[in-house]
Amino acid sequence: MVICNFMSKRKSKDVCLPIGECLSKVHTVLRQRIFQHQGKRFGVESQHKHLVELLRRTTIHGESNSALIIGPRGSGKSMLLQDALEDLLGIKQVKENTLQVRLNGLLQTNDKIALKEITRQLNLENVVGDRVFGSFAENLAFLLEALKTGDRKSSCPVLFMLDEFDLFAHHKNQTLLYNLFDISQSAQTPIAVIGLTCRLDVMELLEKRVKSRFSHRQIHVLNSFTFSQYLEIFQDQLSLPPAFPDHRFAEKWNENIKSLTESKMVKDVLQKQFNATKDVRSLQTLLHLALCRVNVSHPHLNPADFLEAFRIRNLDSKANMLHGLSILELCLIISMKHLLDIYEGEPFNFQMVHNEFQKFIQRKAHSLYNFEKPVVLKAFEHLHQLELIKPMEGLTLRTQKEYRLMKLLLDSSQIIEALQKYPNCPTDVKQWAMSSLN
Ligand SMILES: Nc1ncnc2c1ncn2[C@@H]1O[C@H](COP(=O)(O)OP(=O)(O)OP(=O)(O)O)[C@@H](O)[C@H]1O
Repeated sequence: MVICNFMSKRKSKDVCLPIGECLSKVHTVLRQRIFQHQGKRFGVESQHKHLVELLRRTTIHGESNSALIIGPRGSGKSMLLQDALEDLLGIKQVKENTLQVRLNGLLQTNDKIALKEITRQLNLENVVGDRVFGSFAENLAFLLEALKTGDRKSSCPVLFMLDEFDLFAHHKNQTLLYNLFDISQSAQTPIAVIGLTCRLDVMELLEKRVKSRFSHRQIHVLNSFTFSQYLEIFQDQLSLPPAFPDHRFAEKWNENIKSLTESKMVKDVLQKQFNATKDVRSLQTLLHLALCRVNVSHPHLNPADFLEAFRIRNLDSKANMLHGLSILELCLIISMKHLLDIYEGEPFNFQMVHNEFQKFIQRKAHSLYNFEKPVVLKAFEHLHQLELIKPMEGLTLRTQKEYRLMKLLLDSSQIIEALQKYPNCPTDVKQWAMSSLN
């Protein structure tokens, strides 16, 4: 028996899959991790403990509770809740007894829809039937009553999870929130109301009577990683698990990931990303872009993949748009750039841009760019449509088009960079753009 076990272990370790199959498994495993919260959690242990304890009190001891998980986008609020639930659902009593209701402020846009959804998720559509209720509270109380299996102690605990919690505060009279918090305060069915939000000022949104029924428990998640933790997350997200079928491939892959973590080029890219934003979701997007470059002819990630991923992620869409402009439009942009240099960033109008452009044409003494004024105005309006320029706020629309003050939404480095890449850009236009003027 022991020998048999040993043999089967060896066998599973020695599986050698064709490279194509291995890579398709790599993509599956890593994408699942990236998109379905299947990685390790970092830096939120105390919050995790707090939440598990809170939910345990409801699910095991029948105590009602309410709490808010607050943190910026992508900071792991959903992950925290999901992990805490998974921990608790490992307990048999909780798994068999607890009911979950998940609502999202983006989907349940008013309390009527929310109540319908609660009824659906609690499988109480048949119980409610065609019954007509006098008020929202009566309806919700009826739903919770229906869950009681006898005396109060044996009621099923219900976990209400409200994603985008702040949006529920915009519902008329905050009836849903009021009733949920009200039940969580009284000795009725044990419920836990957990709200997830990225608004730090969420408490300000609650009406007085709702606020007074909330427990004021707040769990904050902030992306307060150090760079070395960030590198750890990088390595963790990309490493293959021990259960990967082709053990030898997984070992090689993981060794490569480890060496990437130490590579200067990768570290530089990650440092730039870290400086811009520490949130794990942005890191995951970067990793996913790099991962997309892995294929049979390029089976292992290399530092250049991350460089390219970073470049794609940070593509300047405005500068990109410049490549598609006509020469006339490009000339207008250059005129604006010069005007900005002359008047130190002051706004300009079409007439000024046109004059600047005329000066260039006269200097060059050729008619190649000699367009009629209405044509130039059309080009100017097109730049406005593309949002490369923007009218100054607070000005009335009554001002004549040619004299309306505008702002340029590009800086000179973007213009110069775009000019370098502009296909077949005439040399005199380029020189004109570079000249620091007049
Ligand atoms: N501390 C962390 N450790 C490991 N992974 C994390 C951490 N924080 C976030 N993540 C990962 O980042 C991704 C986004 O997290 P999550 O969806 O939980 O964020 P969220 O705060 O709920 O975002 P939103 O406000 O948009 O709903 C998930 O894949 C999650 O696994």
